[in-house]
Amino acid sequence: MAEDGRPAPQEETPLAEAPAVRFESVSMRYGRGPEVLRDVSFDLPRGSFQFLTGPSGAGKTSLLRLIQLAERPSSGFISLFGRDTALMPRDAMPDLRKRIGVVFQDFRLLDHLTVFENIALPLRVAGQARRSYAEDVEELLHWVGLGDRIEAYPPTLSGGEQQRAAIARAVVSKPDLLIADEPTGNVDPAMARRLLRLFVELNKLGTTVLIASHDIALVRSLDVPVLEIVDGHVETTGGPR
Ligand SMILES: Nc1ncnc2c1ncn2[C@@H]1O[C@H](COP(=O)(O)OP(=O)(O)OP(=O)(O)O)[C@@H](O)[C@H]1O
Repeated sequence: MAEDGRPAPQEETPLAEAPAVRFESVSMRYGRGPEVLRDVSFDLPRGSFQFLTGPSGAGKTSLLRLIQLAERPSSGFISLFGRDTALMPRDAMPDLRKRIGVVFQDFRLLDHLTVFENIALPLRVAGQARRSYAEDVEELLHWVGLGDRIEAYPPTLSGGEQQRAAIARAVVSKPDLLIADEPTGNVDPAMARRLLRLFVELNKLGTTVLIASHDIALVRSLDVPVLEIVDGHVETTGGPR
């Protein structure tokens, strides 16, 4: 144990081998409210695929917001790719965020851009030329069933279509880490399985994946570890033995 109370092994883990995400005794509350998460510790090893479950209000979105650096823990330590987020300078955060693809529960598509432009945005921001990604973006849009909505604007899409566009945007740049908040909440079971296959394929390419879902059938369809939030604590179950 180091002087600041942090377990010593983290300091000894070389950056390249460090887990994509490490929570150490993390607690979190909103303002002066009750603790939503209490003494939560877990690792997402690089290249792993895990689900995050728990009933409505359990704290799934809150945990994902901590990983996105959108919230700070009230105590404990969070490291991303071996870097302690509390010690990280503010100007290092945008680069770190770029390594994380996020599927938000409320989609967050830009209404004034077409579906194609929304999905291509992370690539455009990364400085890629349109001709280098146009075909890939179209193929991805066909895969998520939006082949006929490429030039549509988000407000004209159904909830399920917006969700699929949000998923395409999160995976298009093959991020190091993908976190998805109820990514199949608005689609039918066949499309949910298809989207899950997309996440599995991305994971095979090396992306670490964490999917929050309370769809038990979906969670059980893969033999991967499940982080379950029970009463503010996180318990890990399942996965290959
Ligand atoms: N911005 C906020 N301010 C205050 N309390 C919040 C805020 N966001 C969430 N909470 C509270 O934190 C708790 C956990 O909410 P959270 O959204 O993380 O749960 P969840 O498991 O994602 O739920 P759901 O499955 O319904 O999306 C809830 O009691 C919720 O009311």
